[in-house]
Amino acid sequence: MLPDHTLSAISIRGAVKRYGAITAVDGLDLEVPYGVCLGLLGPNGAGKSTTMRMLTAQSRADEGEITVLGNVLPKESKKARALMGVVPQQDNLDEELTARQNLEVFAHLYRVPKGDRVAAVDRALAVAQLTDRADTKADDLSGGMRRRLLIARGLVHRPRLVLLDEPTVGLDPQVRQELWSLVAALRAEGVTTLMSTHYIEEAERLADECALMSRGRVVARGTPADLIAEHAGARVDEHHGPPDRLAEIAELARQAGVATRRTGPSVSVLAAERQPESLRDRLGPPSVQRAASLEDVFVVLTGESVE
Ligand SMILES: Nc1ncnc2c1ncn2[C@@H]1O[C@H](COP(=O)(O)OP(=O)(O)OP(=O)(O)O)[C@@H](O)[C@H]1O
Repeated sequence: MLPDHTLSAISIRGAVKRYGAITAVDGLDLEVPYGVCLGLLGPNGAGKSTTMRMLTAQSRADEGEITVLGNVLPKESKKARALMGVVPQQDNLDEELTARQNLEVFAHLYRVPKGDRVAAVDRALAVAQLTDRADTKADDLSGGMRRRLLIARGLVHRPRLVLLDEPTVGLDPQVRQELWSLVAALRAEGVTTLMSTHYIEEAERLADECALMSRGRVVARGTPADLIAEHAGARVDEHHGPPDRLAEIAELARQAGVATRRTGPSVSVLAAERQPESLRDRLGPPSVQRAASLEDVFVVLTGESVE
């Protein structure tokens, strides 16, 4: 059956991308409905950037079907690219140009009508809170300002769909907060957003829904609350103890079919409210009880630790 273009801004069916012996994307299915901010969450190497590159047609899928804003890739990639805003992971601003000039170049590339360009650039500067730095060369802007300018550049033509590839990777907490407000504003405007990230908190705060990616495919999808309820339950019991005891706890839980994860010097029993009475008795009282989190889901489903 063909994807329903009227419902999804992005539709990926059975996408595969190989690099020699490495299969970076391995049968990926992903639908992004209009108006949704979807967080594509996954550990390093899960295939998030490759997915982004396929969507921008910088990379061509070996198999599968990809449709962006009703345009079938790769055939209609030019049309698709003109309609979406792309914010790359790598800062590729033109350092010799001012903030305003960087935006003007893209307003031109994105074919914003000549008479509308000044207003479009002013608006993008305002969104990125860079109006008073409009005439500063990109080279002289701080790291946070450059990031905001990169985002503004992807928004200059008011796209209906924005792709953000790891928007805050490597940034300090304050700058990250500033960018989060920018993404939250996009979401409030109803712009469809696909944001890849390996920061759990970023996905949890900004995304309406998260797709958890591991080894080239989506292993779970839902709102953060639903993902937590389904895969980590309501409560987590943390048991502290010497290494031997921790190994024993993990093994007892495994035998009882209960998921656990290592949390530093402790073992966490997920969905602790659902553990059988017999296991509870054998484990004894936990050192700490806490609410389950998206981080628990991430670790359990991807087998990776988090930063
Ligand atoms: N151009 C390439 N040539 C060879 N292998 C590649 C290429 N691009 C990606 N890969 C491999 O494909 C896999 C997925 O990489 P990808 O960059 O898509 O993951 P990611 O989820 O974006 O991770 P990160 O957060 O580290 O960017 C990795 O094993 C990576 O080494």
